[in-house]
Amino acid sequence: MNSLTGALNQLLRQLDGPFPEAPGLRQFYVTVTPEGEPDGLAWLASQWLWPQFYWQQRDGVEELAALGAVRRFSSLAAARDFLTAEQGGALMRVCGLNTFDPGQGSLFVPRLLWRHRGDEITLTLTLYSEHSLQQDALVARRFLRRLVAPQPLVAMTGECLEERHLPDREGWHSMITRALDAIIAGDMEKVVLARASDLRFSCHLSPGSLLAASRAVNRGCYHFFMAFNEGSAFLGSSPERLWRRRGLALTTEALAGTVAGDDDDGRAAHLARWLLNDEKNQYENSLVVEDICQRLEGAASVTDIAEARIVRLRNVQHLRRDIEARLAQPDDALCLQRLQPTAAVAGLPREAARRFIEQVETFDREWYAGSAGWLSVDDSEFCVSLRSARVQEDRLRLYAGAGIVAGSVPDAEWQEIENKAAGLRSLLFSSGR
Ligand SMILES: C=C(O[C@@H]1C=C(C(=O)O)C=C[C@H]1O)C(=O)O
Ligand SMILES: [Mg+2]
Repeated sequence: MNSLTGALNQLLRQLDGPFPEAPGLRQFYVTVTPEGEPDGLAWLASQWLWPQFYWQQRDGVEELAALGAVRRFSSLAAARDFLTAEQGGALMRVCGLNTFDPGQGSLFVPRLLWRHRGDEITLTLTLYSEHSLQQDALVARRFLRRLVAPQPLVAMTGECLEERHLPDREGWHSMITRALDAIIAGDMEKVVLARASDLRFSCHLSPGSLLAASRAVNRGCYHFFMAFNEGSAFLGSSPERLWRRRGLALTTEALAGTVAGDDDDGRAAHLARWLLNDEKNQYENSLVVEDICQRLEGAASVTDIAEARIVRLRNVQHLRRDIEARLAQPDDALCLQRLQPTAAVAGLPREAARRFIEQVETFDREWYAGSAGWLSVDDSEFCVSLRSARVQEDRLRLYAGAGIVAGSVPDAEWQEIENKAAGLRSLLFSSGR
Protein backbone atom coordinates (compact mmCIF):
# COMPACT_ATOMS: atom_id res chain seq x y z
CA MET A 1 0.00 0.00 0.00
CA ASN A 2 1.51 3.21 -1.15
CA SER A 3 0.62 6.86 -0.62
CA LEU A 4 1.24 9.48 -3.30
CA THR A 5 4.13 10.98 -1.35
CA GLY A 6 5.59 7.53 -0.77
CA ALA A 7 5.27 6.70 -4.45
CA LEU A 8 6.98 9.90 -5.55
CA ASN A 9 9.84 9.27 -3.13
CA GLN A 10 10.17 5.77 -4.51
CA LEU A 11 10.43 7.21 -8.03
CA LEU A 12 13.01 9.72 -6.86
CA ARG A 13 15.16 6.91 -5.44
CA GLN A 14 15.01 5.08 -8.76
CA LEU A 15 16.70 8.07 -10.33
CA ASP A 16 19.88 7.59 -8.31
CA GLY A 17 21.33 5.84 -11.33
CA PRO A 18 23.89 5.89 -12.77
CA PHE A 19 22.42 5.91 -16.27
CA PRO A 20 24.25 5.67 -19.58
CA GLU A 21 25.68 8.87 -21.07
CA ALA A 22 23.90 7.81 -24.24
CA PRO A 23 20.54 8.22 -25.94
CA GLY A 24 17.74 6.15 -24.46
CA LEU A 25 14.30 5.65 -23.05
CA ARG A 26 13.58 4.34 -19.56
CA GLN A 27 10.33 4.04 -17.63
CA PHE A 28 9.63 3.48 -13.95
CA TYR A 29 6.28 2.91 -12.39
CA VAL A 30 4.76 2.68 -8.96
CA THR A 31 1.23 2.05 -7.84
CA VAL A 32 -0.72 4.13 -5.35
CA THR A 33 -3.84 3.16 -3.41
CA PRO A 34 -6.58 5.64 -4.34
CA GLU A 35 -8.20 5.80 -0.87
CA GLY A 36 -7.52 9.15 0.68
CA GLU A 37 -5.50 10.34 -2.28
CA PRO A 38 -6.30 13.62 -3.99
CA ASP A 39 -8.23 13.88 -7.21
CA GLY A 40 -5.98 13.65 -10.29
CA LEU A 41 -7.25 16.92 -11.73
CA ALA A 42 -6.61 18.85 -8.51
CA TRP A 43 -3.15 17.31 -8.26
CA LEU A 44 -2.35 18.23 -11.86
CA ALA A 45 -3.72 21.78 -11.83
CA SER A 46 -1.85 22.56 -8.60
CA GLN A 47 1.54 22.05 -10.21
CA TRP A 48 3.75 24.85 -11.49
CA LEU A 49 4.90 22.73 -14.39
CA TRP A 50 3.50 22.49 -17.93
CA PRO A 51 2.10 21.08 -20.13
CA GLN A 52 -0.74 19.61 -18.09
CA PHE A 53 -3.21 17.24 -19.69
CA TYR A 54 -6.21 15.67 -18.00
CA TRP A 55 -8.66 13.25 -19.54
CA GLN A 56 -11.48 11.24 -18.06
CA GLN A 57 -13.30 8.59 -20.04
CA ARG A 58 -17.07 9.19 -20.29
CA ASP A 59 -17.94 5.94 -18.49
CA GLY A 60 -15.54 6.95 -15.73
CA VAL A 61 -13.47 3.79 -16.25
CA GLU A 62 -10.22 5.62 -16.78
CA GLU A 63 -8.62 8.87 -15.75
CA LEU A 64 -5.30 10.28 -16.91
CA ALA A 65 -3.30 13.22 -15.60
CA ALA A 66 -0.13 13.90 -17.55
CA LEU A 67 2.48 16.41 -16.42
CA GLY A 68 5.54 17.76 -18.20
CA ALA A 69 6.78 16.61 -21.59
CA VAL A 70 9.85 14.53 -22.42
CA ARG A 71 8.95 14.61 -26.09
CA ARG A 72 6.45 16.78 -27.98
CA PHE A 73 4.71 16.22 -31.31
CA SER A 74 2.92 18.68 -33.56
CA SER A 75 0.86 15.94 -35.18
CA LEU A 76 -0.57 12.57 -34.21
CA ALA A 77 1.24 11.01 -37.18
CA ALA A 78 4.59 12.09 -35.66
CA ALA A 79 3.54 10.59 -32.31
CA ARG A 80 2.56 7.32 -34.00
CA ASP A 81 5.96 7.19 -35.75
CA PHE A 82 7.72 7.71 -32.44
CA LEU A 83 5.73 4.99 -30.67
CA THR A 84 6.41 2.54 -33.49
CA ALA A 85 10.12 3.32 -33.62
CA GLU A 86 10.62 3.20 -29.84
CA GLN A 87 8.57 0.02 -29.51
CA GLY A 88 6.82 1.75 -26.61
CA GLY A 89 5.23 -0.87 -24.40
CA ALA A 90 1.85 -0.73 -22.70
CA LEU A 91 3.10 1.96 -20.31
CA MET A 92 4.08 4.31 -23.06
CA ARG A 93 1.31 6.74 -23.82
CA VAL A 94 1.17 9.90 -25.84
CA CYS A 95 -1.50 12.38 -24.72
CA GLY A 96 -2.93 15.55 -26.15
CA LEU A 97 -5.09 17.38 -28.64
CA ASN A 98 -5.63 17.48 -32.38
CA THR A 99 -6.93 20.66 -33.98
CA PHE A 100 -10.06 20.64 -36.15
CA ASP A 101 -7.62 20.24 -39.04
CA PRO A 102 -6.39 16.72 -38.21
CA GLY A 103 -2.92 17.40 -39.58
CA GLN A 104 -1.99 19.47 -36.54
CA GLY A 105 -1.88 18.80 -32.86
CA SER A 106 -0.23 19.27 -29.52
CA LEU A 107 0.72 15.88 -28.13
CA PHE A 108 3.41 14.75 -25.73
CA VAL A 109 5.01 11.86 -23.90
CA PRO A 110 4.53 12.92 -20.29
CA ARG A 111 7.37 13.08 -17.80
CA LEU A 112 4.93 11.88 -15.19
CA LEU A 113 1.68 10.08 -15.96
CA TRP A 114 -0.99 9.48 -13.36
CA ARG A 115 -3.37 6.79 -14.52
CA HIS A 116 -6.39 5.82 -12.48
CA ARG A 117 -8.18 2.65 -13.51
CA GLY A 118 -10.51 0.68 -11.29
CA ASP A 119 -9.07 0.77 -7.78
CA GLU A 120 -5.50 1.46 -8.73
CA ILE A 121 -3.49 4.55 -9.54
CA THR A 122 -0.28 4.01 -11.48
CA LEU A 123 2.39 6.67 -11.71
CA THR A 124 4.76 6.31 -14.63
CA LEU A 125 7.94 8.35 -14.85
CA THR A 126 9.67 8.51 -18.20
CA LEU A 127 13.27 9.32 -19.00
CA TYR A 128 14.01 10.07 -22.59
CA SER A 129 17.00 11.63 -24.26
CA GLU A 130 18.53 11.74 -27.71
CA HIS A 131 21.90 12.55 -26.06
CA SER A 132 22.31 11.38 -22.49
CA LEU A 133 19.99 9.41 -20.27
CA GLN A 134 22.11 10.42 -17.27
CA GLN A 135 21.46 14.10 -18.04
CA ASP A 136 17.76 13.47 -18.35
CA ALA A 137 17.74 11.67 -14.99
CA LEU A 138 19.05 14.88 -13.43
CA VAL A 139 16.35 16.92 -15.13
CA ALA A 140 13.72 14.40 -13.96
CA ARG A 141 14.98 14.63 -10.40
CA ARG A 142 14.62 18.43 -10.42
CA PHE A 143 11.14 17.97 -11.90
CA LEU A 144 10.05 15.65 -9.08
CA ARG A 145 11.43 18.03 -6.46
CA ARG A 146 9.30 20.84 -7.88
CA LEU A 147 6.03 18.96 -7.36
CA VAL A 148 3.78 20.54 -4.76
CA ALA A 149 0.97 19.21 -2.62
CA PRO A 150 -2.43 19.41 -4.34
CA GLN A 151 -4.63 22.39 -3.57
CA PRO A 152 -8.42 22.09 -3.66
CA LEU A 153 -10.02 23.46 -6.83
CA VAL A 154 -12.14 26.37 -5.70
CA ALA A 155 -15.25 27.62 -7.48
CA MET A 156 -14.96 30.69 -9.65
CA THR A 157 -15.80 34.02 -8.06
CA GLY A 158 -15.13 36.49 -10.90
CA GLU A 159 -17.79 38.58 -12.55
CA CYS A 160 -18.47 38.52 -16.29
CA LEU A 161 -17.87 42.02 -17.67
CA GLU A 162 -18.52 41.37 -21.32
CA GLU A 163 -19.93 38.73 -23.65
CA ARG A 164 -19.95 38.79 -27.43
CA HIS A 165 -21.13 36.13 -29.88
CA LEU A 166 -19.43 35.47 -33.22
CA PRO A 167 -21.79 35.57 -35.05
CA ASP A 168 -24.64 37.25 -33.15
CA ARG A 169 -28.21 36.03 -33.62
CA GLU A 170 -28.72 38.05 -36.78
CA GLY A 171 -25.44 36.86 -38.29
CA TRP A 172 -26.40 33.30 -37.38
CA HIS A 173 -29.67 33.67 -39.29
CA SER A 174 -27.94 34.80 -42.45
CA MET A 175 -25.26 32.10 -42.11
CA ILE A 176 -27.88 29.36 -41.75
CA THR A 177 -29.85 30.79 -44.69
CA ARG A 178 -26.72 30.66 -46.85
CA ALA A 179 -26.13 27.07 -45.77
CA LEU A 180 -29.72 26.09 -46.61
CA ASP A 181 -29.35 27.74 -50.04
CA ALA A 182 -26.20 25.72 -50.70
CA ILE A 183 -27.98 22.54 -49.55
CA ILE A 184 -30.98 23.22 -51.83
CA ALA A 185 -28.56 23.94 -54.70
CA GLY A 186 -27.10 20.47 -54.13
CA ASP A 187 -23.59 21.62 -53.06
CA MET A 188 -23.84 19.65 -49.81
CA GLU A 189 -26.26 17.58 -47.77
CA LYS A 190 -25.13 18.79 -44.38
CA VAL A 191 -22.86 21.40 -42.86
CA VAL A 192 -22.12 21.94 -39.18
CA LEU A 193 -21.83 25.62 -38.31
CA ALA A 194 -20.54 26.99 -35.06
CA ARG A 195 -20.52 30.07 -32.87
CA ALA A 196 -17.70 31.35 -30.67
CA SER A 197 -18.67 33.39 -27.60
CA ASP A 198 -16.03 35.66 -26.10
CA LEU A 199 -16.41 36.39 -22.40
CA ARG A 200 -14.25 38.65 -20.27
CA PHE A 201 -14.13 38.43 -16.49
CA SER A 202 -13.07 40.67 -13.62
CA CYS A 203 -10.24 38.28 -12.65
CA HIS A 204 -8.14 35.47 -14.04
CA LEU A 205 -10.04 32.24 -14.54
CA SER A 206 -8.91 28.92 -13.14
CA PRO A 207 -9.35 26.41 -15.98
CA GLY A 208 -8.83 23.48 -13.60
CA SER A 209 -11.65 24.70 -11.34
CA LEU A 210 -13.94 25.21 -14.31
CA LEU A 211 -13.36 21.66 -15.50
CA ALA A 212 -13.84 20.29 -11.98
CA ALA A 213 -17.19 22.13 -11.77
CA SER A 214 -18.18 20.75 -15.15
CA ARG A 215 -17.13 17.21 -14.24
CA ALA A 216 -19.33 17.39 -11.14
CA VAL A 217 -22.51 18.11 -13.10
CA ASN A 218 -22.00 17.10 -16.75
CA ARG A 219 -22.37 13.34 -16.36
CA GLY A 220 -21.83 10.90 -19.21
CA CYS A 221 -19.16 13.09 -20.78
CA TYR A 222 -15.47 12.84 -21.49
CA HIS A 223 -13.71 15.59 -19.52
CA PHE A 224 -10.53 16.97 -21.00
CA PHE A 225 -8.13 19.73 -20.15
CA MET A 226 -4.88 20.92 -21.60
CA ALA A 227 -2.94 23.73 -19.92
CA PHE A 228 -0.23 24.84 -22.33
CA ASN A 229 1.31 27.24 -19.79
CA GLU A 230 0.25 29.32 -16.82
CA GLY A 231 -2.12 31.60 -18.76
CA SER A 232 -3.55 29.44 -21.50
CA ALA A 233 -5.70 26.33 -21.56
CA PHE A 234 -8.33 24.45 -23.55
CA LEU A 235 -10.94 22.29 -21.85
CA GLY A 236 -14.33 20.75 -22.22
CA SER A 237 -16.89 18.08 -21.35
CA SER A 238 -17.92 16.24 -24.49
CA PRO A 239 -20.37 13.38 -24.95
CA GLU A 240 -18.84 12.26 -28.25
CA ARG A 241 -16.29 9.55 -28.93
CA LEU A 242 -14.19 9.93 -32.05
CA TRP A 243 -12.78 6.43 -31.70
CA ARG A 244 -11.52 3.80 -29.35
CA ARG A 245 -9.05 1.24 -30.64
CA ARG A 246 -8.04 -1.99 -28.96
CA GLY A 247 -5.62 -3.76 -31.24
CA LEU A 248 -7.49 -3.94 -34.52
CA ALA A 249 -10.94 -3.45 -32.99
CA LEU A 250 -12.28 0.02 -33.66
CA THR A 251 -15.33 1.54 -32.00
CA THR A 252 -16.71 4.82 -33.23
CA GLU A 253 -20.16 6.41 -33.36
CA ALA A 254 -22.58 8.78 -35.00
CA LEU A 255 -23.68 11.28 -32.37
CA ALA A 256 -25.96 13.85 -33.99
CA GLY A 257 -29.53 15.02 -33.65
CA THR A 258 -30.42 17.07 -30.61
CA VAL A 259 -33.30 18.07 -28.39
CA ALA A 260 -33.33 20.00 -25.09
CA GLY A 261 -32.67 18.24 -21.79
CA ASP A 262 -34.85 18.49 -18.70
CA ASP A 263 -34.28 17.83 -14.99
CA ASP A 264 -37.68 16.18 -14.79
CA ASP A 265 -37.52 12.51 -15.89
CA GLY A 266 -41.00 12.50 -17.41
CA ARG A 267 -40.48 15.63 -19.47
CA ALA A 268 -37.01 14.45 -20.57
CA ALA A 269 -38.50 11.11 -21.71
CA HIS A 270 -41.19 12.95 -23.65
CA LEU A 271 -38.57 15.03 -25.47
CA ALA A 272 -36.48 11.91 -26.08
CA ARG A 273 -39.43 10.13 -27.70
CA TRP A 274 -39.95 13.11 -29.96
CA LEU A 275 -36.25 13.06 -30.93
CA LEU A 276 -36.27 9.33 -31.73
CA ASN A 277 -39.14 9.89 -34.16
CA ASP A 278 -38.20 13.23 -35.67
CA GLU A 279 -37.31 12.94 -39.34
CA LYS A 280 -34.96 15.91 -39.58
CA ASN A 281 -32.90 14.67 -36.60
CA GLN A 282 -32.87 11.07 -37.85
CA TYR A 283 -31.64 12.32 -41.20
CA GLU A 284 -28.99 14.50 -39.51
CA ASN A 285 -27.74 11.40 -37.71
CA SER A 286 -27.95 9.07 -40.73
CA LEU A 287 -25.61 11.35 -42.70
CA VAL A 288 -22.97 10.85 -40.01
CA VAL A 289 -23.34 7.07 -40.24
CA GLU A 290 -23.01 7.32 -44.02
CA ASP A 291 -19.94 9.57 -43.78
CA ILE A 292 -18.16 7.30 -41.28
CA CYS A 293 -18.85 4.16 -43.31
CA GLN A 294 -17.62 5.84 -46.50
CA ARG A 295 -14.52 7.18 -44.82
CA LEU A 296 -13.56 3.83 -43.30
CA GLU A 297 -13.69 2.06 -46.64
CA GLY A 298 -10.33 0.52 -47.48
CA ALA A 299 -9.01 1.04 -43.92
CA ALA A 300 -11.50 -1.00 -41.89
CA SER A 301 -14.49 -3.23 -42.38
CA VAL A 302 -17.61 -2.15 -40.52
CA THR A 303 -19.01 -5.11 -38.59
CA ASP A 304 -21.93 -3.56 -36.72
CA ILE A 305 -24.08 -0.43 -36.70
CA ALA A 306 -26.30 -0.30 -33.65
CA GLU A 307 -29.83 1.12 -33.50
CA ALA A 308 -30.19 4.76 -32.53
CA ARG A 309 -30.42 5.38 -28.82
CA ILE A 310 -30.81 8.44 -26.63
CA VAL A 311 -27.93 10.05 -24.77
CA ARG A 312 -29.42 12.14 -21.99
CA LEU A 313 -27.23 14.98 -20.77
CA ARG A 314 -27.90 17.90 -18.45
CA ASN A 315 -28.89 20.48 -21.07
CA VAL A 316 -29.39 18.44 -24.24
CA GLN A 317 -30.23 14.94 -25.45
CA HIS A 318 -28.75 13.35 -28.57
CA LEU A 319 -29.24 10.46 -30.94
CA ARG A 320 -26.33 8.05 -30.96
CA ARG A 321 -25.52 5.02 -33.07
CA ASP A 322 -22.45 2.96 -32.17
CA ILE A 323 -20.31 1.65 -35.01
CA GLU A 324 -17.94 -1.31 -34.70
CA ALA A 325 -15.24 -2.00 -37.24
CA ARG A 326 -12.13 -4.10 -37.75
CA LEU A 327 -9.03 -2.23 -38.88
CA ALA A 328 -6.65 -3.60 -41.49
CA GLN A 329 -3.77 -2.10 -39.47
CA PRO A 330 -3.47 -0.84 -35.91
CA ASP A 331 -2.71 2.68 -37.08
CA ASP A 332 -4.02 5.64 -35.04
CA ALA A 333 -2.85 8.25 -37.55
CA LEU A 334 -4.99 6.53 -40.14
CA CYS A 335 -7.98 6.46 -37.76
CA LEU A 336 -7.61 10.20 -37.23
CA GLN A 337 -7.15 11.00 -40.87
CA ARG A 338 -10.16 8.92 -41.87
CA LEU A 339 -12.51 9.91 -39.08
CA GLN A 340 -11.81 13.53 -38.25
CA PRO A 341 -13.77 15.69 -38.84
CA THR A 342 -16.85 13.47 -39.13
CA ALA A 343 -20.13 14.76 -40.51
CA ALA A 344 -21.18 15.35 -36.87
CA VAL A 345 -18.89 18.40 -36.76
CA ALA A 346 -18.11 19.23 -40.42
CA GLY A 347 -20.66 17.90 -42.91
CA LEU A 348 -21.22 15.83 -46.01
CA PRO A 349 -19.51 15.74 -48.44
CA ARG A 350 -16.64 16.51 -46.12
CA GLU A 351 -14.58 18.71 -48.41
CA ALA A 352 -17.48 20.86 -49.61
CA ALA A 353 -18.61 21.33 -46.00
CA ARG A 354 -15.10 22.25 -44.84
CA ARG A 355 -14.77 24.85 -47.58
CA PHE A 356 -18.15 26.30 -46.66
CA ILE A 357 -17.19 26.48 -42.97
CA GLU A 358 -13.98 28.27 -43.86
CA GLN A 359 -15.83 30.79 -45.98
CA VAL A 360 -18.68 31.66 -43.63
CA GLU A 361 -17.46 31.19 -40.06
CA THR A 362 -15.91 34.34 -38.66
CA PHE A 363 -13.41 32.70 -36.31
CA ASP A 364 -10.78 29.98 -36.50
CA ARG A 365 -11.94 26.72 -34.90
CA GLU A 366 -8.44 25.88 -33.62
CA TRP A 367 -8.92 23.07 -31.04
CA TYR A 368 -12.73 23.17 -31.14
CA ALA A 369 -14.26 20.09 -32.84
CA GLY A 370 -10.80 18.51 -33.01
CA SER A 371 -10.06 15.66 -30.63
CA ALA A 372 -8.60 14.99 -27.19
CA GLY A 373 -7.18 11.74 -25.91
CA TRP A 374 -4.24 9.36 -25.91
CA LEU A 375 -2.56 6.67 -27.97
CA SER A 376 -0.25 3.78 -27.33
CA VAL A 377 1.00 0.87 -29.41
CA ASP A 378 -1.79 -1.40 -28.13
CA ASP A 379 -4.74 0.94 -27.91
CA SER A 380 -6.03 4.49 -28.09
CA GLU A 381 -9.06 6.64 -27.41
CA PHE A 382 -10.02 10.13 -28.51
CA CYS A 383 -13.15 12.15 -27.89
CA VAL A 384 -14.40 14.97 -30.10
CA SER A 385 -13.47 18.31 -28.47
CA LEU A 386 -16.99 19.72 -28.19
CA ARG A 387 -18.71 21.64 -25.37
CA SER A 388 -15.34 23.24 -25.01
CA ALA A 389 -13.65 26.54 -24.24
CA ARG A 390 -10.29 28.20 -24.62
CA VAL A 391 -9.21 30.05 -21.49
CA GLN A 392 -6.68 32.84 -21.59
CA GLU A 393 -6.14 34.67 -18.30
CA ASP A 394 -9.35 36.68 -17.77
CA ARG A 395 -10.88 35.68 -21.11
CA LEU A 396 -12.80 32.66 -22.23
CA ARG A 397 -13.95 31.65 -25.69
CA LEU A 398 -16.81 29.17 -25.65
CA TYR A 399 -17.81 27.13 -28.71
CA ALA A 400 -21.06 25.54 -29.85
CA GLY A 401 -22.24 24.31 -33.22
CA ALA A 402 -25.17 22.60 -34.90
CA GLY A 403 -25.66 20.39 -37.93
CA ILE A 404 -27.60 22.13 -40.70
CA VAL A 405 -29.61 19.95 -43.08
CA ALA A 406 -32.68 20.45 -45.28
CA GLY A 407 -35.45 21.27 -42.83
CA SER A 408 -33.26 23.16 -40.33
CA VAL A 409 -34.87 26.30 -38.87
CA PRO A 410 -32.42 29.11 -37.91
CA ASP A 411 -34.18 29.96 -34.61
CA ALA A 412 -34.35 26.32 -33.55
CA GLU A 413 -30.65 25.84 -34.38
CA TRP A 414 -29.83 28.97 -32.34
CA GLN A 415 -31.70 27.48 -29.40
CA GLU A 416 -29.80 24.23 -29.94
CA ILE A 417 -26.40 25.94 -29.70
CA GLU A 418 -27.56 27.93 -26.66
CA ASN A 419 -28.44 24.62 -24.96
CA LYS A 420 -25.10 23.08 -25.91
CA ALA A 421 -23.13 26.11 -24.74
CA ALA A 422 -25.02 26.08 -21.43
CA GLY A 423 -23.15 22.92 -20.36
CA LEU A 424 -20.12 25.10 -19.52
CA ARG A 425 -21.61 28.60 -19.62
CA SER A 426 -24.04 28.02 -16.75
CA LEU A 427 -21.04 27.28 -14.50
CA LEU A 428 -19.56 30.72 -15.09
CA PHE A 429 -22.46 32.63 -13.56
CA SER A 430 -23.25 32.04 -9.92
CA SER A 431 -26.75 33.39 -10.52
CA GLY A 432 -27.28 30.67 -13.12
CA ARG A 433 -27.86 33.34 -15.76
C1 LIG B 1 -21.20 20.65 -33.09
C2 LIG B 1 -21.58 20.30 -31.87
O1 LIG B 1 -22.27 19.15 -31.60
C3 LIG B 1 -22.53 18.19 -32.61
C4 LIG B 1 -23.79 18.48 -33.32
C5 LIG B 1 -24.98 17.89 -32.97
C6 LIG B 1 -26.27 18.31 -33.65
O2 LIG B 1 -26.27 19.24 -34.46
O3 LIG B 1 -27.32 17.72 -33.37
C7 LIG B 1 -25.01 16.90 -31.98
C8 LIG B 1 -23.86 16.45 -31.42
C9 LIG B 1 -22.54 16.85 -31.92
O4 LIG B 1 -22.10 15.91 -32.85
C10 LIG B 1 -21.22 21.13 -30.68
O5 LIG B 1 -21.55 20.72 -29.57
O6 LIG B 1 -20.58 22.17 -30.85
MG1 LIG C 1 -28.57 19.20 -34.54
